[in-house]
Amino acid sequence: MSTLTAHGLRLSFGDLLVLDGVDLQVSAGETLALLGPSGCGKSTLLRTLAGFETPDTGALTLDGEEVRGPSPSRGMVAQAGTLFPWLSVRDNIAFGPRQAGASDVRGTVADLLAVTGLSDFADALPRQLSGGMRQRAAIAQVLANRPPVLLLDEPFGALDAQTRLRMHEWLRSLLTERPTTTVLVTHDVEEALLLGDRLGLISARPARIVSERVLPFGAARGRHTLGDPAFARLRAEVLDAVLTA
Ligand SMILES: Nc1ncnc2c1ncn2[C@@H]1O[C@H](COP(=O)(O)OP(=O)(O)OP(=O)(O)O)[C@@H](O)[C@H]1O
Repeated sequence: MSTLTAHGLRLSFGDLLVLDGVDLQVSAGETLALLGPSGCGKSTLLRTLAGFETPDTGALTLDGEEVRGPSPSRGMVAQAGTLFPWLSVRDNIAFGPRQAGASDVRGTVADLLAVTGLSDFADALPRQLSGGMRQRAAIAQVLANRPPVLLLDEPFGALDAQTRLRMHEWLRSLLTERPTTTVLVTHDVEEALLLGDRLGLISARPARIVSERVLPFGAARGRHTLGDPAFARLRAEVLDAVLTA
């Protein structure tokens, strides 16, 4: 587990300013949910945290050490998942550790198949899985590298509402079992409130973090939290803030 800090990240694509001085800090084991309107620069911010984009100015540190460029220390799950279509679930999960030179990956793979509920589908190809299973496999593939930081870019955006809620509960219990410093970007208010320990609101492009708050719903949050009047109040308040951002 590590602390990830970004200071003054600014990034343009040509004349288009996308990140306008983003500051954030995610403590060890904490999940920071970043919520922002479509097109505000969420994916660009996450890709910058992953090292796939180089900011024009600003710095990124992991436990106080400056980091540049992509590295297994910051595992990213993209919107559409990142599974190799020609590899089985087992080989997709084993891919990273094998690349890193691990000789025996069976224990790691068996463990991740179990925690993601995919043991019976170890030999299936990604196209033989449901959407939710594919995203669980994509998360397992990244976790196999034991990244101190997990970066999630709307990982459940393509799923139907019920599956998404199941996946939220699954991810919460996974992160409780294996605390990992996590940044999740989403435009889904419910997802941000259920998954985040802390919530950051991103402005319309160019992206800045305009407010932050600690979320009060406790470690055991899940579908029962949706009926909590405090949840409904905060959802309405946050939705209003996003719509007027
Ligand atoms: N590689 C690129 N080259 C040029 N422009 C880009 C590039 N990547 C993103 N952009 C632009 O940057 C802006 C922010 O895009 P980004 O994908 O980060 O937004 P987003 O908040 O993740 O959007 P959504 O919620 O719709 O996925 C958009 O205007 C997009 O066109």
